[in-house]
Amino acid sequence: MIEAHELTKVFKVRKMRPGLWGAVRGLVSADVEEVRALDGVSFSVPAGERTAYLGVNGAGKSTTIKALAGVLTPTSGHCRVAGRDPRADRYAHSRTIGVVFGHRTQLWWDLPVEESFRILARLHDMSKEDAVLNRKLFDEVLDLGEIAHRPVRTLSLGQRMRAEVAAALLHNPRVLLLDEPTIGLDLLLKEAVHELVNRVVADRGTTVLLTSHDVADITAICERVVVVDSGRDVYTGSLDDLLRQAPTRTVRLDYSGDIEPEVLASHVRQDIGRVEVGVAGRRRIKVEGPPELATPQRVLAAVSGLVAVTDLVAPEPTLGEVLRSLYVRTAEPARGSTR
Ligand SMILES: Nc1ncnc2c1ncn2[C@@H]1O[C@H](COP(=O)(O)OP(=O)(O)OP(=O)(O)O)[C@@H](O)[C@H]1O
Repeated sequence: MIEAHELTKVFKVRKMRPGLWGAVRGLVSADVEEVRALDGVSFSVPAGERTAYLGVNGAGKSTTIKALAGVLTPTSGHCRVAGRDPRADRYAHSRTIGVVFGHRTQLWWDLPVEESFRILARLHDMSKEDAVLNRKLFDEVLDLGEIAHRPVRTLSLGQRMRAEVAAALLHNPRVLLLDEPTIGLDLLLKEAVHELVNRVVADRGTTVLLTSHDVADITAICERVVVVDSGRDVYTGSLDDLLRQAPTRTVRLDYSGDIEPEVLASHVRQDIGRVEVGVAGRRRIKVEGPPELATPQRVLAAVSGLVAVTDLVAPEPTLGEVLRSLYVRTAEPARGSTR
């Protein structure tokens, strides 16, 4: 449903020098630098799937979403949404997609929210019944009633984002492009957006591509993940597989007995090898290392006969931890090696 093939985007930015003289020189000299926002990114999202498009700040996420939305022309490569080049037939494309750009509004700044919805429904040739049905659903989940009559410019960020999400979903788009859709929302409203998107997606089989720095958005909505770094795709797979890729695991062990935790830690370190073992309490040690070594079984075997184990915990790595390590790895000099 969504395809990006070797997309590149190079922005040309005029270099500005400081001060008035610098500004004048900037006007006449052609001192231009190139910013490679996308550097051959490729990925696809099958119909009905919900994919998170992730990466550090400046990785190229918004640029990709803009290319898919048809508001930006790639320098090379191509993308297709529902089999269509986003730039080829803008009108048909706009009816296929719903877009939320968290950092900018898609609504009419001076018009009441209600009026924006009415215009959008007309632009998309919606039947009156469908428009009313959707408005009822959005009112119910996002509580739009209190803001419906207010001009967009008077809304708080959170209120505006509620209206933006509703506007993007109003015409039952087949593809939903969400760029930071919960920015500025409190916890309850974030959950409301998750609920709305999930309800709509389940009912209509909508394909979703989401960028967010909020782990809760990703885990609540998405099943697959594409990670980009410096404009290139460095990981594509299911969310579950990504979680299994955690480079380290932790096992925490509580025990009773006379042995001091420093002594036990040193013994476990020697026994297992290639793991970090630290003291985490009066009678508690923490073992951290590669998933095949830092296992409850290995730790139990290492302390067997020395102490009585009173508790043992091996927490699953969180998505935040896995992403952090992936971002750190891709930021290292051998960039793109996980591609
Ligand atoms: N219009 C533009 N002109 C020049 N450079 C741009 C433009 N838009 C984006 N860039 C640059 O392209 C790169 C990718 O930007 P993009 O906004 O796609 O990143 P992002 O992954 O969405 O980041 P963030 O998480 O901070 O929103 C950045 O280096 C950015 O400065």
